[in-house]
Amino acid sequence: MIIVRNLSKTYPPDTRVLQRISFQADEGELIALLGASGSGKTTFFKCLMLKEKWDEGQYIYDGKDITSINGWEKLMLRKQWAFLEEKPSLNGKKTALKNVLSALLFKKSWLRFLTNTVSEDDHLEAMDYLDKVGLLEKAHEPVDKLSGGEKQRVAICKAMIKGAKVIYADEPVSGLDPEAASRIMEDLQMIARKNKLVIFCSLHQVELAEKFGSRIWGLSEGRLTVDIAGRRLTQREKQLIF
Ligand SMILES: Nc1ncnc2c1ncn2[C@@H]1O[C@H](COP(=O)(O)OP(=O)(O)OP(=O)(O)O)[C@@H](O)[C@H]1O
Repeated sequence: MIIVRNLSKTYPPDTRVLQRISFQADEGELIALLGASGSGKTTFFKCLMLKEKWDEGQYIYDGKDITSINGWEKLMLRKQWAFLEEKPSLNGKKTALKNVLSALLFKKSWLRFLTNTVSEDDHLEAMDYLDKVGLLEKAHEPVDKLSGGEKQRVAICKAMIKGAKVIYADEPVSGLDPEAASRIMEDLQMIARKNKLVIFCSLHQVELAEKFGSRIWGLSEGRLTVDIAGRRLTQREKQLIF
């Protein structure tokens, strides 16, 4: 689904951040990206989301070469991609349900989004999505009152509603306790498999990558030094990353 060849990126004047990265990512995969702070994980995601320009490389998405597409084509493609941040941007005053509903209306029609016209079907659909991520009982809680993990699940719900085919999750579990972090990772793994999405997830915790990643990538000083199927990393592989 995604093929990248020799992607390199330099921040002016001469900070070489990504160096000749090549990979193929297929649907259903949860790719756990490990790397020390400053290794280039966020920049890598930004390049793949076409939010940062890169110096060289070829980018093929869904069989189409998108290396040099125009602004309009980029805009259309970005609709198929979602970005999960460490701290999801949600409306804290509104309930989980209302946050999810606004994403649903936005997807269906601009007019309904602006006029906030919610039908009974929309309501049921939004509740279904909340159920999928185990948040049915918190549907009527204001988001500000939800835990970090629950907020992250609302954000995942919105990405699913958007119909995202690719999700970039930049350290989605940092700051969460181990149980909440595992739950989010489990959700991401299940969503990738069930909905045939590609999910890229940057992490600092090796154990989470080993347990939940269908693949593990290691980024070190801008180079992809490890690319293996999800399993326990050897000592040598860890040294290649950290
Ligand atoms: N806009 C920018 N201009 C110049 N240099 C940048 C810019 N953004 C990032 N960098 C540099 O690029 C390198 C990689 O940064 P990046 O944020 O991609 O790393 P990271 O692996 O995501 O780090 P962390 O785990 O700490 O979030 C760092 O040396 C950083 O200082």
